[in-house]
Amino acid sequence: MVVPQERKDSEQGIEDMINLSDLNEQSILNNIKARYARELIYTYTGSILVAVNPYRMYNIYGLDMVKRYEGRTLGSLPPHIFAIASTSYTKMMKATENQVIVISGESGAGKTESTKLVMQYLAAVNKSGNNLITEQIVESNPLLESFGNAKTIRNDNSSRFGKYIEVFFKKGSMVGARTQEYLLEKSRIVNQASDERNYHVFYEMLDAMSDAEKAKYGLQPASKYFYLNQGGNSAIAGRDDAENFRKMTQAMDVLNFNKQERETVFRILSSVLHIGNIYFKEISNENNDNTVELGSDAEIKWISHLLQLSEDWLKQSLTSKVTEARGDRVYTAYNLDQALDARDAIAKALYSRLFTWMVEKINSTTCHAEREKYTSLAVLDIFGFEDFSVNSFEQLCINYANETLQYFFNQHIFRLEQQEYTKEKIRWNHIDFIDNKPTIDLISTKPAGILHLLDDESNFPQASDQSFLEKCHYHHGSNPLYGKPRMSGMEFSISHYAGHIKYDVTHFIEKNKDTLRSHVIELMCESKNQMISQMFKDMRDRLITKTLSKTTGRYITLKPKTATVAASFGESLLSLIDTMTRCNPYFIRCIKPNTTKTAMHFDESVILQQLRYTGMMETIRIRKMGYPIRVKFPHFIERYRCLLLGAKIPARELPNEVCAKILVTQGPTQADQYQIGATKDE
Ligand SMILES: Nc1ncnc2c1ncn2[C@@H]1O[C@H](COP(=O)(O)OP(=O)(O)OP(=O)(O)O)[C@@H](O)[C@H]1O
Repeated sequence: MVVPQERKDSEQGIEDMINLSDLNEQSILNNIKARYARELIYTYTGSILVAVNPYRMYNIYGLDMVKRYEGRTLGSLPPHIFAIASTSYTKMMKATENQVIVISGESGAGKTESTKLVMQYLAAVNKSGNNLITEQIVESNPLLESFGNAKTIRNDNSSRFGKYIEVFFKKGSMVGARTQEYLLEKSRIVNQASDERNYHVFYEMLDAMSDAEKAKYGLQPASKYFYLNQGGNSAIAGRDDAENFRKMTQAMDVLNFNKQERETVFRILSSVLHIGNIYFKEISNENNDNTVELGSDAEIKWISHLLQLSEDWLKQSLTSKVTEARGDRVYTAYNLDQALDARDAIAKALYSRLFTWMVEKINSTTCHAEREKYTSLAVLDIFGFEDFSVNSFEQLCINYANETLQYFFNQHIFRLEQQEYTKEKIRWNHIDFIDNKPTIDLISTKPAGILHLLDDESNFPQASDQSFLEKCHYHHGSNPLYGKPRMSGMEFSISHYAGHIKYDVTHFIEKNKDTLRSHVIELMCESKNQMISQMFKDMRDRLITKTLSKTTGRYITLKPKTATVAASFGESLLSLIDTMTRCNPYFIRCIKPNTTKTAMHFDESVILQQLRYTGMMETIRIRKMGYPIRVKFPHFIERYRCLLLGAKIPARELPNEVCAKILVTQGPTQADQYQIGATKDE
């Protein structure tokens, strides 16, 4: 039975499952709030799990709970993250269909913890028990956390990258896993805001290493490093850096890092710190231009020793730009700002290459090509929608990803609706949902999309943020989803599904390029350390196109098109969506209850905004466009038989016929307001 425009009376109820017929913002909020007050942090809305961060550990994730939820379908037990994990695991086993659990929410909402809980569940129910591969998959987490997480004002253990972890199963046993990383925050390596930290691994290393080890790498306490001391006091209450270092190195052992690889990892980390302490003195040359010279040689010596690089070449890369003109090398001295940028660029490149290498290394241990043919259960842990006081290039990429995931989510919900209508034999041709495809196209890397314009512009030598902005205004000025600033500010705005966001385009071009000058790449490729030189050779190979010259028969190098952040992010996003489209999805929406990390404190306004950002209100909208209220025949008869005004119901009459009789009493004008389905008779 499907009837629109009706309301149930239980709006103040605190059922496990928010009945979709009651859907409006306030009723969802009331229900979540009432449940949270009873320490029930999980709630379903339809098949979506809403998880409100308790900021306090409850004893609800033990082996007893794993057993309780194992093999049980969604809704048969109280809402729990294990119920989602169990349902998708069971479905994968039964239908041999790949699954994906999409976990989203803003920083501090609980995505990382939820991901760990799903992995913990899978490791526990996995048929092969505690084998090596399970251990390796589980151990990859502390390693990635040390290198990819940091303290921010929002979260003491904030993941500064997105990840997609696919776990492969053969007849219910874990046989492998592969992690894909997205958009590691590189600016953090060289700059941290007040009360924030650089990546955990630096502090862990300095806290745990013995004096002798530190001496080997030329290391001092964290407070001595510019890349570590900008945020102030580096300790985090309740976090034991030295202990985490031990966990991390233990993970390295389990994941087969050999001695030399470990050594190189610490050499790179130490070098990054030395790079940050390089300083310059401003000098005037004969033309009265301000140039620089290195303030001290000590850091240079350490870096070239640790990275096994030419000292002279390193000095040159830090103080001057090298260009090739008709076969000659031309050196142009940097001014102070340029030199500092060059220094920071080297540090960012070293760390981010190391991070990528680390993920590849983990994958090479946990994933072998032949395993990928088995069914998989994946978890996507991705940054939620962001709207800060100043939104920059990073927010545009993140919000673009969220917009794309929202589209995926809508499609799925829409498909589920469609299945339900088909099952119930309901005509549904009037259901048409407004999708967010136009917003995706506006931002996208497709021709004339904002990221495409940015890419094009980034390849112009004279490109500026201003010229990029003008192109955006020119192409999209009349698009209702796009906004120009009233004054001639350096910004544009976009109407997202979650709200209207302004983006400040300052530094867009530079952030998008994010490449090293080619002679710095060459410098790193020349390192005597094989692992380091290989990291940068891979980078160089991706940047440079070589072609065979017809006249000389020799390979010539074409001027590379800048490999931009937008282009590679756009590509990986498309491939992610492509993979996910072939999976059956489940959604977990993590909600942060307040902005002060206070345990069990429910701030309504903070939560309401997240309900919008997580796209849940969209689900409601889609539902409301069709027949949102579904009542089972017996319930309907019981409640509305009074409309038959005492008329007898013959015993042989089927429940759907009785319902039809009741509905007819409302007259022909109501006839297009309801339909009678096929199966809602139990
Ligand atoms: N289910 C939970 N039970 C208890 N505490 C939790 C739970 N989920 C999250 N927390 C607490 O909240 C903190 C932040 O959670 P988490 O790191 O998972 O957020 P996040 O959404 O991954 O944030 P970011 O995007 O910054 O990485 C955790 O360190 C933990 O203290």
